[in-house]
Amino acid sequence: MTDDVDGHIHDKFELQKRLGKGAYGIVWKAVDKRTKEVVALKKIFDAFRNPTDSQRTFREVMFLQEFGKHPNVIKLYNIFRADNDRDIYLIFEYMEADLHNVIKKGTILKDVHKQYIMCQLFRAIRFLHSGNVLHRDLKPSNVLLDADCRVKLADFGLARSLSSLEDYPEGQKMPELTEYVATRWYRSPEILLAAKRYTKGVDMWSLGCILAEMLIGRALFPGSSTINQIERIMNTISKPTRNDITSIGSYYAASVLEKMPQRPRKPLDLIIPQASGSAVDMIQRLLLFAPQRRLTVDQCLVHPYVVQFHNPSEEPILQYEVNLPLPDHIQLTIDDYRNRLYEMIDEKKTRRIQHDRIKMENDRSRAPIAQAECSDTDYDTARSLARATSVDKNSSSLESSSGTLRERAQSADSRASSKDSNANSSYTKQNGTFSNNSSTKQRRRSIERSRLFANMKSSKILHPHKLISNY
Ligand SMILES: Nc1ncnc2c1ncn2[C@@H]1O[C@H](COP(=O)(O)OP(=O)(O)OP(=O)(O)O)[C@@H](O)[C@H]1O
Repeated sequence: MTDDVDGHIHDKFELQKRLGKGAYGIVWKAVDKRTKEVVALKKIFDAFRNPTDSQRTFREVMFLQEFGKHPNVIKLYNIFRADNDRDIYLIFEYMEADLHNVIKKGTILKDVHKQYIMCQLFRAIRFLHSGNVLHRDLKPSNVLLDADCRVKLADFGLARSLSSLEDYPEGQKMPELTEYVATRWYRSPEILLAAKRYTKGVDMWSLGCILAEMLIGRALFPGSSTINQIERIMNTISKPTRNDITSIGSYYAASVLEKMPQRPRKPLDLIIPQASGSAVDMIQRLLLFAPQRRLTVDQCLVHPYVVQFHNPSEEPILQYEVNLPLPDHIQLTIDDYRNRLYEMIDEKKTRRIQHDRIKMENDRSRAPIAQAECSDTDYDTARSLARATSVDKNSSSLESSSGTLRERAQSADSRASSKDSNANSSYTKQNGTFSNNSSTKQRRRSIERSRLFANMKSSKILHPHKLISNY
């Protein structure tokens, strides 16, 4: 991996500092020289090294485009080709920190932050799962945070549409399972035990591990090998029944688990003695051996641990299944993926040129102030689109979810006193906006809510920027 960045990227962006390095690329904080906006620039190295990496790059971009509409998913602003046709550059909205680093600092997150982070993660995963897509690589370093404790989920390189997994011919092992490279510590038992199929439960497991990590300040199951990972899990979670074990559809599960050395159990409430009952309860219900018995994301959102932040109008879903524009259950050639991505970049450029032309024509008849507000990069377009997604006066919008924690607290307080605030928003493909379908689902109110917001008035959360300035 080299830190070098192509000249045409240097022409557009001023690189300020390296933010992180993952298995596939390096991420920098950068400034768009034209708009002066701070962005995150990710260079994916050898994005098209082989068909598997090419498919991963393709999926990452496609899923980001689809899910970036959600306020808790990172927005991909732009894509650039590299001169060598092997790397690729992605331009994202910038976030101040990732959860892994925040947890490592130890004292930044208070209980209310942890609850708010989990609630936002559930919202993001609800959105993905409603489109029948699994993230498959949920871990603290893929959870980005800003100073207001807002969460944006990142890294969609391993995301998969469930229907494409279901399409795989019966009796044949899905290639993805052998290529599954998600970080071991957050992998569910069915993945570790090589189940033939898996479900949304894999993400729910990882969410349980993330919550536990926030509470104890270190990874819950830091396994050193697959077997060690399974051992650590089995020593802590509730003992699965025989049915639970057979339900995951793994040839090896029963024999691996039987041969496992018997060690003294260390249950969750001993590992996290300082956590509240509702936090431990949520982890216990997420870290169940049988995926079908784990909490679903909808159940999580009304769980006592996060219910004070639950607000159906800020929890949109997709009304359609997300499928990629290329068949996902067959691996195509490197060129298929690269060409499709390049076509997309070219389409974006064409759209930008058309946008410029329309703008120039409109400018002739516009007042100077309107001209000043009109911008022409995809980045600006993406931002103004997000603004334009505001919907009718009763429903949620992308913008409405971006208030500070203080605003959220205030609006939640006022909503709590309003009887008809139980709308359920969804995203429709036709008009590309979030809308209220006025589901009559009763909004849960908790006695904790008023106490929580009363406490918040005297806590650091009223100065949310402090969250990261300590960091
Ligand atoms: N938009 C962003 N704003 C700020 N920091 C970011 C952003 N995106 C990524 N990062 C930082 O860069 C790190 C690596 O990013 P990312 O997970 O996308 O890379 P990757 O190579 O796909 O990683 P992995 O090895 O986890 O698959 C993140 O953990 C985070 O610290």
